[in-house]
Amino acid sequence: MIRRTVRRSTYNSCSASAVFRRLVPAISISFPASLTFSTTGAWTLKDSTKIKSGSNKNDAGNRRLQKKDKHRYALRIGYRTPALNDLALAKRFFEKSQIYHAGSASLHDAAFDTIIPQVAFAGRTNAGKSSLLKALMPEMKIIKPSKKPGFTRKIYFYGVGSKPGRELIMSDLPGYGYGSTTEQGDAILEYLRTAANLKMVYILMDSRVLEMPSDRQVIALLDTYGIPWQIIGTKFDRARSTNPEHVLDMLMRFSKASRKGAMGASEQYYKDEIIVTSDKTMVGINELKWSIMRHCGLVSE
Ligand SMILES: Nc1nc2c(ncn2[C@@H]2O[C@H](COP(=O)(O)OP(=O)(O)OP(=O)(O)O)[C@@H](O)[C@H]2O)c(=O)[nH]1
Ligand SMILES: [Mg+2]
Repeated sequence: MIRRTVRRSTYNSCSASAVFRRLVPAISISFPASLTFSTTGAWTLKDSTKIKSGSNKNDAGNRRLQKKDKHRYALRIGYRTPALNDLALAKRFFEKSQIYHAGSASLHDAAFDTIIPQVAFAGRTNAGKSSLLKALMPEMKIIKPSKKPGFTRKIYFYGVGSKPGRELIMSDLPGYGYGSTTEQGDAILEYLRTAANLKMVYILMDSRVLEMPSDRQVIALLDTYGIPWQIIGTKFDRARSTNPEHVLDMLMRFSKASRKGAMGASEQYYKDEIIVTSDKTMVGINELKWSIMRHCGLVSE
């Protein structure tokens, strides 16, 4: 069970909103008032879906994994590279765990505490956030990708795992930039600043377009608030280069340049990870599963 208590944000929404709007004029975030929680303080769980176990086909699964993941779709600095067994473990965790829609955050109730570690999926509208979450949890029918920019208008929370200490939460945020609203931007920022146990914000970037000024501005804002972030390339099946190394290199260069200002003297402890993904070919999905589990402390670094 996910325990959850709602707390009102204590930050000064006027000044933070103003900063957010100044840095990212087109970003907006809105959360229609539909966050559902029970009065007992527990999440109201919806669409609870027990994922079918993969039975005893692990060997065949591992062989398929080996074949599919013969290319590396991730580039890491300071993190260990997962072995094929690690990727298989991450794949199994997502397949065998209970997966559920844990709630949707309204504009005014986006801030929350949970004892469960969580990661957030952020990025420009149309970057592929909802699609990537769907690729991680194909059984989650509530996840609706759309070619219309700005389609996701609330924060959606999804839980994975059923045992205490072996569970995590992922949030699908409305996009920033074209098609978003100021209200959405404010609410996303409030959520990111106040969410308890937020371990990582994945900034999704379309592999065809790579970075845009709004990505830089959002990253600068996250740095200002000390919120950890890392970049994920999406839609790799449509990338100009068919070589994942090229896309990884370009994204890593952007990531390094973005971190430069914030790192300062702590450069010696610099850690980074870039993963390229596609919901069509499913490349990078197991790498991402591993990354999520690692950030949530479910597997060792
Ligand atoms: N070819 C390809 N298309 C993708 C991929 N991921 C997403 N798309 C397409 O990109 C479009 C946008 O996807 P979404 O997942 O809805 O994007 P989003 O970031 O959630 O967008 P907002 O909710 O508007 O912020 C859809 O038409 C998807 O089918 C991918 O890996 N490959
Ligand atoms: Mg979406």
